[in-house]
This record gives sequence, C-alpha cells and structure tokens, in this order.
Amino acid sequence: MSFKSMFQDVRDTMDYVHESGCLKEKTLKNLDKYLLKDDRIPLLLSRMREVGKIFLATNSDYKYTDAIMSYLFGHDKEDKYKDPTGKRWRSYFDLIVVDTRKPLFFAEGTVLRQVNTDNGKLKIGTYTGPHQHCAVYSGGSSDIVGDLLGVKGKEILYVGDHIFGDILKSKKRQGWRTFLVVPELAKELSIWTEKSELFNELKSLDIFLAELYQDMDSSSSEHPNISKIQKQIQRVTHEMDMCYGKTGSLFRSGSRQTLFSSQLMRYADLYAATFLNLLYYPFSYLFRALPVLMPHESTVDHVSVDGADTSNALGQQLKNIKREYVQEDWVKLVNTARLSLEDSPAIRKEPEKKPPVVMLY
Ligand SMILES: Nc1nc2c(ncn2[C@@H]2O[C@H](COP(=O)(O)O)[C@@H](O)[C@H]2O)c(=O)[nH]1
Repeated sequence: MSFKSMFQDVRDTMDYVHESGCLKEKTLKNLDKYLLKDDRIPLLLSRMREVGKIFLATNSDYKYTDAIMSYLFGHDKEDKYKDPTGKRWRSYFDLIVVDTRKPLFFAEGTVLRQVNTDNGKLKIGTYTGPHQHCAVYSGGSSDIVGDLLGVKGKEILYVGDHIFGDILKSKKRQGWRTFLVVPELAKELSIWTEKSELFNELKSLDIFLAELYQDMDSSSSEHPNISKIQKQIQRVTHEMDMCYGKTGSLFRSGSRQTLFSSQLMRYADLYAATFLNLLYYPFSYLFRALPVLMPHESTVDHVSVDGADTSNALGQQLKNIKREYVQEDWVKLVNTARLSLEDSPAIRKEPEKKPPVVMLY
C-alpha cells in the first residue's frame, strides 16, 4: 500500500461523507454536541461592522448555513446566546454567498444566483443587479465579491480554515490579506512547551552532526561515522511525532517543516487557533512578522560578515547548548564518535575559517 493510495482513500472518504450529506445530517441532529457557541462571535462581528464591511463566503448550501448560523447566533428566546439586540444572523453581514465552490470561486467561479431565503431555493437566472443588503447569493466568484462591496486586494482580510481552498488561492488569485484558522495550534503549542527537552535534544544533535566536520575540508579523506547520530535523530523525531498523535504534527517533522507549514508561512498573513483572538487587538493594530533569519544568515554572525571571521557560528551555538539538555545516551554517542563536549574542537580552540554552505531542505 503506497502513501498515494492511502491519501486517495482518505480523500475519497472525506468527500463522500461531506457530499452524501450524512455528516451534515448527523451534525444538524445534534448541534449542541458538534458546535461550540460563543457569545464573542456576534460581539466581534458587531465591532468589525462598525469599522468595515463583512462578507461570508461558504461552500455550504443555504439551508445548512442558515441552520448552523441560527444556532450560533441564538435562535429562540430562551437561548442564553441569543444576541441581545435580537438581530438575525444575516444582518451581521454585508454580503452572504453560499455554494461558492472554493477553490473555483477564486478562479472563473460559477453563475451568481440569488437565494430565496424562505425556502432555500435558487432564483432563476444569473443575478446582475446591485448588491442588496441582507440578500443571500449562491455561486459567483471572488471578483464579484470585490465588485459588489467595492473593495479589492489588500483592503480585504479573508479568514478561512482551509490552507489551499481559502488561503493559498485567495492570496495568489486576488492578493487578499489572509488569516488562517488552525484549531490544532493550541495542542501544538502545549507540546512545544511541555516537550522542550526533545526539541533541544534534536537541535543539539543537528549541531553536533555539523560539528563532526568542523576541522575537515575538501582535502579530507576521512569519513566520520554519522550513522549513530542519524539514528538518534530518527529516534528523537519519532518520539516527537508521537507526542502529537498517530499522524504527527501539522507543522513539523523533527526539525523540518511540513508542506502545510511552508504553505502557511508563504500564503497566510496571520494565523491563530481562532479568529476570536482578533477581539483582543485594536483594529488599528499593526501586525508585524517576527524577523526571520535566512539559513545563510543564521550560520554567520553580524560582526563577522565584513570579511574577518565567518567561521564560528556553529561553534558558538554549540557553546550555548546547556549541559542539562545532553541526555546520558547522547553523551555515550558523543564518546563513540571519539569526541566529548569538553574536547570539542569548537570549544577547545579557534576553529579554521569555513565559509557557510546552507541547505534548505
Ligand atoms: N467534498 C468535500 N466537502 C467538504 C470538505 N471539507 C468541508 N467540506 C464542505 O465544505 C463546506 C464548508 O465550507 P466553508 O467554505 O464554509 O469552509 C461544508 O458544507 C462541508 O461539508 C471536504 O474535504 N470535501
């Protein structure tokens, strides 16, 4: 069984449960179990509407969308989540588009029709008129959204939970600002803090591997035995992967990024476990990316770029590894490789100048 066939089976099964309607049927029968109501949703949307326009673009059909949104925004008098102003969910949005068929929506799209909100049926013919507030549309394209709302490109912040259909496509085709919702982030972060020793061990092994070649150059005929270190890296990577569950982390495998991570870094302007986090920032907030070092920059200190000493970034990192991160079996490994931390050339003497060669993946 290949990874490709496993992927195809999962893909087909997921499509089946969505398209056959069985998942939606079960969800609608037990909304309390499957949906998380949060009175911060109407609060945030109301605040957003005071400063801008809000649209909803969903692949779901109108009936399902209406059921879910009515529940989330409160649908009966006793409901404690009911919006105090008694507004129907539709009034929170300037534009509502269902059946969007993303990612097609971000390309040529489909015919735009108006939805009869009394029975969920589509009105006959392509809708060509001006935008009507509180009307619901079906199909269309991202171009039409921009035209109806009179906005385009960076003026739009688009929040979605699908890296390809929502984020990559809206960024590539429309240049919208993008916000990816990643509910798994909360668990990923707790593992990041709880299992810090594994991350440090991996980092130490990576550095130690590089350090084995410290005193060698293209004239060296020696072949350091790296198989034990490689095995250790595999062991730590596996141990790390298992902390996240059977399918591993969404973001990383060992010290490498997943495809999801690299797409997120490239196409999402913002990401968080929930869009509700926006409640805690003023709308004027300037979100700035943390400075990220390119691989070639991370191997060379600033002070050494101007020609003199470009060699010792790795040695420097090695000095910075805290002794307590080095587990006993790792020390054994170090000895097998005929080195100890104290004897490490990087620590013992000034290493030879070695211009950096960087590897991305
Ligand atoms: N055929 C598939 N449909 C899917 C899948 N995941 C979600 N969905 C359907 O999309 C909408 C939600 O769309 P959104 O634009 O509001 O995010 C909902 O109706 C789901 O049933 C999938 O993997 N395959």
